Amino acid sequence: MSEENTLSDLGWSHHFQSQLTDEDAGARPMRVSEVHRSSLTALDADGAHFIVFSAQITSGDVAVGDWILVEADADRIIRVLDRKSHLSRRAAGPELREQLVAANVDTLFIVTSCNADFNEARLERFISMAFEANATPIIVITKADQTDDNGADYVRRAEKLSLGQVAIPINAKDPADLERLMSWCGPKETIALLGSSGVGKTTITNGIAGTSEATSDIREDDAKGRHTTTARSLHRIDGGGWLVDTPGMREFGLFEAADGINAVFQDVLEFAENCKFRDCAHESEPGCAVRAAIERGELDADRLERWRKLQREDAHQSETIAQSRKRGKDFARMVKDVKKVKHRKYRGD
Ligand SMILES: Nc1nc2c(ncn2[C@@H]2O[C@H](COP(=O)(O)OP(=O)(O)OP(=O)(O)O)[C@@H](O)[C@H]2O)c(=O)[nH]1
Ligand SMILES: [Zn+2]
Repeated sequence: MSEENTLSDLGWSHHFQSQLTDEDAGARPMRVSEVHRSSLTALDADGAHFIVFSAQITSGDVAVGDWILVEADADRIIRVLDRKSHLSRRAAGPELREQLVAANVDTLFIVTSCNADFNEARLERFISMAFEANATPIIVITKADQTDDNGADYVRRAEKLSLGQVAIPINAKDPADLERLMSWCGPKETIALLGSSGVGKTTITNGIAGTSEATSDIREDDAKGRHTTTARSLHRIDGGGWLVDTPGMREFGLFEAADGINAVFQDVLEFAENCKFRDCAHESEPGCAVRAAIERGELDADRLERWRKLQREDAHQSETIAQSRKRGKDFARMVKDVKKVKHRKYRGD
């Protein structure tokens, strides 16, 4: 199948084309389908290419879904093209570092079920992450077949979580229901699934990429010129689009998401604009428009609490990140100063 992929099939668009200059004549755009420690695999019209990282571009600089420019006559990366979106998480380890999880994802399917998994706070967090990443959040509510109203009540609750939020109830095991996700899965579209264990992500993946699962394995030549078959993190889906499915997607959490949180809680922020005090904490201050909205029944008191909690968490994390960056900078400055001193000594002034 890889032979049939044109760049356009792979999701190439004006956004990427417009980044090319005359100097890039002959360079080959490719889409990253797998990232390893010292190499990556990328697709273009010719199939899969195995590319070893250089000193300039390493595994931390690219994610599955990225578009890279590769030299005309050597499998060397020139640069990573600017992303339309990127999902990131906190890297493992004591340092608070950002780690890319996926790039150029258009739609993030946030999967939950018609049962105890359905949790407003968690969904608001996921929607914030999607907004922060610049991907469209669509809430997919599985196990609708296990309710009396085909999940209608859950849909109502989900759609209240963010302005214009779309929520789709499905039985993930029913192909006819999966059809309802297809408008986000068409050619050039890239999707990813996010949700807790057991909500049906694998069932959905098999349902929409099922027939392609075998064919999404790409043959590539190994060093001895033999064909080897490897599974990819970028799967072709039935609608013609692509699904990013990396292990990182499973543990992807909130990372510096203030803008995303603000986007989800736009309603609260709008009420807060009318508070008497600019720094109103919406506790017991006089003239608090947020509390007034709660009293009028226009805002859910629980939602205010959830907003506070998410904001606190994000603020705490951003602070820690700022501190560790400052420590890093201080260290870099110290190294530079030491070098200057050495340099001066060498010059003899
Ligand atoms: N009745 C019904 N069962 C479902 C539905 N979606 C998933 N299931 C079942 O729920 C179980 C868990 O589904 P999975 O697809 O494995 O869930 P997952 O999100 O991939 O779980 P992890 O792999 O642990 O992350 C399986 O037994 C599915 O058959 C649904 O819409 N309706
Ligand atoms: Zn207030």
